[in-house]
Amino acid sequence: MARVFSKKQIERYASPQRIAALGRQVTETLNAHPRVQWLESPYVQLFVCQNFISDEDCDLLIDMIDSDSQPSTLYEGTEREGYRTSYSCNVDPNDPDIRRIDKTICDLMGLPQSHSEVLQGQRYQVGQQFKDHHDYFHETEKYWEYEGPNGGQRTWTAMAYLNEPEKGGATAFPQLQYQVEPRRGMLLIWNNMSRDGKPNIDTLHAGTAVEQGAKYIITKWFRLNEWQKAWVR
Ligand SMILES: O=C(O)CCC(=O)C(=O)O
Ligand SMILES: [Fe+2]
Repeated sequence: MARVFSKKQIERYASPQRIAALGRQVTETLNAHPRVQWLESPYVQLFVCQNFISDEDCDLLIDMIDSDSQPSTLYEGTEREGYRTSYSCNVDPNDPDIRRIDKTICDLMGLPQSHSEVLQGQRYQVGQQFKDHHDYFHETEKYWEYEGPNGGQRTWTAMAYLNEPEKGGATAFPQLQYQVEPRRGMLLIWNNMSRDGKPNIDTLHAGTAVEQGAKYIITKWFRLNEWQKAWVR
């Protein structure tokens, strides 16, 4: 059973008012961007930007992922056999290329790098997948004890496809009956929160199993508050 936070702490770590305001701010920024398309869904705020990562950067990131990946993990207390079978790596946040690529994502969304987690790389080989999950934190789980004070709720997700698997590997949103096919260089962005600033259960999604070839992505999660762990300025 997770520790119970005081009202004041809850207000700081997952304030619906601040999350809702952040949602409006990012939506406005993305809507104003000529290259960002809004994927119209009444249930989830979902956006794409084609050719966001250059071919050169896709190759560079794929090499980094190949050289540094470990089996992906899930939060303590939420592990389930076969649930997330990809390989992940936390790319080096001090690498100048990573800093540059990371910053372009933050700039596109109009969010400060300090309020985001370090980019994560992932590789899925044939049969590997990341089953249905939410990116936001479930505040009843044990991990919320340290994730709450360490940046607060995960608000927005930005994910880029670095290649195209020959078969399979789409990102599926079962509640929307919608899936996104990987396209090299494409950035997919969504708000994990509802317009009222509370977790949006309709953001349930999965990295479906790769059937042929491999799939490489980078994922970046934004937080309500400053993420205290990492950014070396
Ligand atoms: O692989 C995908 O398409 C989804 C990945 C994902 O959901 C995540 O990294 O949180
Ligand atoms: Fe996810």
